Amino acid sequence: MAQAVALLPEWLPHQRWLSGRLPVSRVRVASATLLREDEPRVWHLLVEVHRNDHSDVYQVPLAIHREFQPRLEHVQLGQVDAGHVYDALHDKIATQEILRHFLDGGGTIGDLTFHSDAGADIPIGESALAMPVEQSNTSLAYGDVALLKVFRRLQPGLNPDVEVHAALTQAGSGYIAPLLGWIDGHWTDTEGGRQEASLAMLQAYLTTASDGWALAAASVRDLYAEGDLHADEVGGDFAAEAHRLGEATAHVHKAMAEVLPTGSFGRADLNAKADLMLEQLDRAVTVVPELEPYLPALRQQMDILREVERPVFTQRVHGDYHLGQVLRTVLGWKLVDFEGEPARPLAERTALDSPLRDVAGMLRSFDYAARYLLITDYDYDHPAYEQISYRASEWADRNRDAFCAGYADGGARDPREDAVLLNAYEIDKAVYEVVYEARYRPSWLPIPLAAVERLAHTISK
Ligand SMILES: Nc1ncnc2c1ncn2[C@@H]1O[C@H](COP(=O)(O)OP(=O)(O)O)[C@@H](O)[C@H]1O
Ligand SMILES: O=P(O)(O)O[C@H]1O[C@H](CO)[C@@H](O[C@H]2O[C@H](CO)[C@@H](O)[C@H](O)[C@H]2O)[C@H](O)[C@H]1O
Repeated sequence: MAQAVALLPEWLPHQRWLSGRLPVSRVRVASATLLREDEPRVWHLLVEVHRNDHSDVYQVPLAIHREFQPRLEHVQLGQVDAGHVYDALHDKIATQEILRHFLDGGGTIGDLTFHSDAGADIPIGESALAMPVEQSNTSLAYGDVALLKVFRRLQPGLNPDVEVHAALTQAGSGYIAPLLGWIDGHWTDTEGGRQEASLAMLQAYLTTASDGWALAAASVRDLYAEGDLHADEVGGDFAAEAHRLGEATAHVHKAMAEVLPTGSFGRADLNAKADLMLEQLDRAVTVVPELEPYLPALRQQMDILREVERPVFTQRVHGDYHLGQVLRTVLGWKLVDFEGEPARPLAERTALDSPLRDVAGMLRSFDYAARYLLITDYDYDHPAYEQISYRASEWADRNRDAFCAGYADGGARDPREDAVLLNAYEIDKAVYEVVYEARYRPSWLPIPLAAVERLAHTISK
């Protein structure tokens, strides 16, 4: 096993889920559980990954096969005396083994504890396919029955995705994929202390689902193809879906407010919120200096928060709400991924906040959907650029409005009535996006940067 661990410093930086791009200086095994003794051997590892002056704990299950496995070549770490080492989450024997431990309500093996509802539909024997787009985690689809989301970077504590799914499943919400089970684990930190965290979440697989991003993108493609028609005139108009999505969002917010804690922001909290946003802005400028020219106007927008009059209602929120986090099924829209923004600390991700934070996230996403094709498919000097850019703004405005109207029809306050707060949350999200794009997708950076420029001057004092 030590030889397999020695392969990690070279392999880890190539994984999409490893946050940041710093080289790995050292890897320490914080927990090792032998999940399967037979061939192939499956080790479940929690490793402390050191880079520069900080370290994070990551979950890295490994499968060691005596023989080379051509179908796993793309997820091979290398070769050691015991055989060939692969990322176990792409190995069907290993993933079947993981699922087996959920049977009969779960149980403990080594440092891992499996939990499941006695009556849960666990598709034992079904092979798993890793979802094609790996983001911060690795999700495994077992047939079209269950989805196991394996959290890669661990922060001690209950993962909000598990917590919120458990609460909404118990409340019988029809707008999420019900929770079937979860895995907890523990490890030893550098000082010898015991740490615990959620390792994975098993939930119902939503069949017939298309994600909101793909659906919105298809609508925008239609619009671009018809450069002289308005967004409401093209066949693929998205406004009715945006409206339904607004309604679904309001229903989920109401359910969360019923079964999870709520509160309110008074004067002091709004000041603290403004301070936090300003701190994040200052940190963002050090990563993306292009933000510099907008700083004075942005700071002014954040400061307006201090003048918001009435107490602001707060509750648990989604925290990283965008079109890629909503799935359209034949039974309507479903919300996924209640983990919050992966780069933020757990305490911030579980803190009570205004539901407008999620509304702002989705409004930003309509802007992204409207514009990303302009970035990927057109040059600035393309003859149709100006015209299409104008149409893109119309599409974004139309769908942002439809979403807000749907949100109000879902029984919540119309977000447009809280323009000052909403604008501050949109700025905060756009600043987060600027950093996210600079790190992971630099060619998309112009989308949130243009939004920052617009939003900086939306509300005047
Ligand atoms: N219950 C589900 N059924 C079917 N597909 C799902 C389900 N949950 C998530 N997905 C799909 O998997 C993708 C990744 O899931 P998500 O929870 O957002 O993981 P990550 O945090 O790694 O982005 C989603 O965009 C969605 O397309
Ligand atoms: O889905 P994740 O939890 O990993 O969220 C992260 O990645 C998202 C990108 O996929 C990022 O979202 C940004 O890009 C989206 C289009 O790809 C767009 O719809 C969103 O509005 C935009 O914020 C998200 O911010 C990040 O946390």
